[in-house]
Amino acid sequence: MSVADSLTYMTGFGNEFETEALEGALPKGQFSPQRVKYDLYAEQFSSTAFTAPRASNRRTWMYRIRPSAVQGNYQAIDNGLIRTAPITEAVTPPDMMRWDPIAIPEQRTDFIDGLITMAANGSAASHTGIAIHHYACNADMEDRYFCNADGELLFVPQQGELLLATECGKLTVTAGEIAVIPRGMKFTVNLLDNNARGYLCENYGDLLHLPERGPVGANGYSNDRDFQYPVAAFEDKEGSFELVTKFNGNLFRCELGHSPLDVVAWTGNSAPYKYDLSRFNVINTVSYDHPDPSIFTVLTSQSGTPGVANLDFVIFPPRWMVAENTFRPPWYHRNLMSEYMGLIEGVYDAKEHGFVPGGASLHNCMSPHGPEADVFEKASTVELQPQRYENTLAFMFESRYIIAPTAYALNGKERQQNYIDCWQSITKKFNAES
Ligand SMILES: O=C(O)Cc1cc(O)ccc1O
Ligand SMILES: [Fe+2]
Repeated sequence: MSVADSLTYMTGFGNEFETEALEGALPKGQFSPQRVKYDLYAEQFSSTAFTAPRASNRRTWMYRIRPSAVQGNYQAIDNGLIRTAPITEAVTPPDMMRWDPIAIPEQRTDFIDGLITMAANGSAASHTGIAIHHYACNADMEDRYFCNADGELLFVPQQGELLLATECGKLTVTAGEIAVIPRGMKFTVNLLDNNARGYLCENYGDLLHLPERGPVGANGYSNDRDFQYPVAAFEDKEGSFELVTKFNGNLFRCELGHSPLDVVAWTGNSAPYKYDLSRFNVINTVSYDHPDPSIFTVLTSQSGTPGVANLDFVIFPPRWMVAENTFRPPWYHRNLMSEYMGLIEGVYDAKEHGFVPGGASLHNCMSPHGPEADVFEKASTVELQPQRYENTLAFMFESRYIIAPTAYALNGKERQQNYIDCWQSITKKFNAES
């Protein structure tokens, strides 16, 4: 039986869960009794302000072998290629940009060492915006744990299955699935395949939640019941461990004499979760025209302005395309919102060449983009039949704030300096007589 098959989950987005790895470890009828069964320590983990409205409030009570405060002092360590907003090391050009995938490293590289920040916006210190990292690694995190105080982490694997062991329990995530780990939650990443590559979006802003459905009604898009949460699982391990914490843009390490994944029971609604993107209930036109890609939003982090996201996580999944008398690929466009895209599998309908699995593109605020020349030719002349888009999965991190690439993204070897050429052979077809 695979590790993925051996794990059990609780379901329902943002539910108030209760889970205990030892019978009776969860206090009944109160959160903080004078003494907790098994002599556990009670600790509240707050992912929103204490006073956040009930509907958006998220917190979890953990019952653990030691409180989290039992740790060493921090020392700063090298940030490697991890960067945090605001990005000030390079000027952000308005150019359309595209990147090849980052190669799987040859030397031993764990998940933390394999992180490369491509872009960021807003400000981690003021809890706005996002960072977009790519990861490529070939080793488990051995005797070290990670904790990110700067934001929640959205994992979008492209290759290789990950085992995320967290304070709340274990979950696996592989290509075609996503996982989210709350801000400040400690975890390790182990590889269930020889290596792994993917995308990691760090959300400094409001927590990700499910978008409204409007007139679509009570079902559809991403359904609450398909989000999976781990059950409590704890390590009672003493030894010499390291906790790496990202705080306000810098990495720090401290010593731990025990595993911090020592939560025997927990109750609450702030916990890691996973979602299989093939569960997304695609809703699209059955008449004409190409709707806005907001129909494909899986998760959204709101900004203070209604309908204008700090981050929308949008997918372009396998689906039927039936639009009549319609230019079916994405239209040519310019957008207030900035668009960072990645590809998990197959070919994306606007770009048949150069946008490859593990790669990425960035079309910032108002930067023009759309189908490459060949795609336009085909899509504007083909005889339209109902057609199934198969074996394809692209996604977009869309944000109201300009997405600033890092110096690595701008100057690194993965940057495709000739990306603009994909539109250069578009010809004038205008004929005033036709
Ligand atoms: O630019 C892109 O490829 C993403 C995108 C897809 C789409 O179907 C409509 C608009 C849009 O920005
Ligand atoms: Fe776009």
